[in-house]
Amino acid sequence: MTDLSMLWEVGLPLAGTAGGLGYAKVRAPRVFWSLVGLPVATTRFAVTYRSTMDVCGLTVQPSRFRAFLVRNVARRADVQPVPPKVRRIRASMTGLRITLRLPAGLEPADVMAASERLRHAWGVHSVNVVTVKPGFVELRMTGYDVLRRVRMPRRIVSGPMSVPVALREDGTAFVRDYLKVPHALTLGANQSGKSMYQRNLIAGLACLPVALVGIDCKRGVEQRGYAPRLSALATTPEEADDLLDVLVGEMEERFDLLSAYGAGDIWALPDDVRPAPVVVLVDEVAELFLVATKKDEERRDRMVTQLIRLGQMARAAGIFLEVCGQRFGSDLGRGATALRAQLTGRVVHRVNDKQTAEMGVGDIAPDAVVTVLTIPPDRPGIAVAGDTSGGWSRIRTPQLTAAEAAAICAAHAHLTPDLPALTPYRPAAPVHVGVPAFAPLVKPSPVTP
Ligand SMILES: Nc1ncnc2c1ncn2[C@@H]1O[C@H](COP(=O)(O)OP(=O)(O)OP(=O)(O)O)[C@@H](O)[C@H]1O
Repeated sequence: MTDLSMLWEVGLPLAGTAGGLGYAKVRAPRVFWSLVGLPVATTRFAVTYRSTMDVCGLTVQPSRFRAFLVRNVARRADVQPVPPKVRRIRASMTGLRITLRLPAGLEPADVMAASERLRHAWGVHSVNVVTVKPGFVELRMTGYDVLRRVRMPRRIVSGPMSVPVALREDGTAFVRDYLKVPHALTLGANQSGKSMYQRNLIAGLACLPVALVGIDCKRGVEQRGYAPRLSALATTPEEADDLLDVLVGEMEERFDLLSAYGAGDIWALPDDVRPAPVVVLVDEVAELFLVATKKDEERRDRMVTQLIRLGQMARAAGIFLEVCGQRFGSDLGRGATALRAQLTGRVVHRVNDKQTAEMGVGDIAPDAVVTVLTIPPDRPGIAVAGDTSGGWSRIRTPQLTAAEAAAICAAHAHLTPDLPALTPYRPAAPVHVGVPAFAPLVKPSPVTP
């Protein structure tokens, strides 16, 4: 009887705690990680560090001086191989970050190659290896799948032209920094999460003092909601053609200004004369390439030439391209690959075929092609982001509805810079704002060129 009541008194709370932890592991992985995962992983790391590095081939023979000290000062006969020195351990709500000083003979690529083995050895969800400075690498471990339910980190490095758009799988923010990577291409099949990515980007850009120019030849269905914050919007190939001419004209005027001040780019100009940076958002780029008649073909060639010119030169003038589409290859037409080469930032969501994955990341990070092809269809929003540095990572955007993005744009309408060249292309506000969803939609008034 006593045994039974003991079992009841001890067993019940234990079962409750185990059940609670099991629930937390699935429903609140951050809490589970902080309470259980972190102490376990830290202890495992501390206890097994040397042996793990040894079996993973991440140790080197000690220097002769060190071997001499071990034998003659420490009086030990066996001279052990040396692992990288642990310089810093930082815990976070998503994982652990460990800075290692590499001994002579090891390079970051050795640690990167062993990341999968380290992940299994320490029982964490992922291990990403990042070079922080010559001779130092950071092991970024995550305790759970942070891309399952995206929560952006609280502290994010900011800059005059940087927008945190998504979460990387190592728990850090993926920041779109236009000063580092001026032009970018976003690719993805239907329902892969391109619009969600664009929404997060526009919502971030809306809060910066930049001019936003939309080119959405699907009659503006994606971008008209952002009208209050757009300096210009083109919703047909004809309007896009005019608008691109205006943007190239604006770029040339800015070059005259730079030349007058002897400045290399607009950031080197005095504050009072610096023109506002412009981000050109092209939605569904294939629409610009479609041709039905000879006249369309001429217009297409002109538009592509203007886009290539912007891609080649507009960075210094503070004009940046953000192009989005389902595919972007030579099959679109003349100039497509030349334009793609200018768009060095790449974000590739799930695609339908290997060829599209290669179009997206094959030229900048060939080893990322396989990762693009393994993005599961039931995980929209997951993408591979890379740039010409060869570095890439899996990312996922936080969820943001079109209404929320539109509300952010409306709230920041006062930040829309006054660019006289673009004034004739300012879009009319969408008619459905503030109107119940069941109200019949009135055709919006056309953009006055
Ligand atoms: N990061 C994300 N997290 C969760 N759900 C997402 C994410 N991104 C997209 N989705 C969901 O996936 C679906 C498709 O997303 P989205 O409209 O952005 O795709 P798309 O590539 O623009 O599609 P289409 O080309 O057909 O317009 C939507 O229901 C959206 O809510």
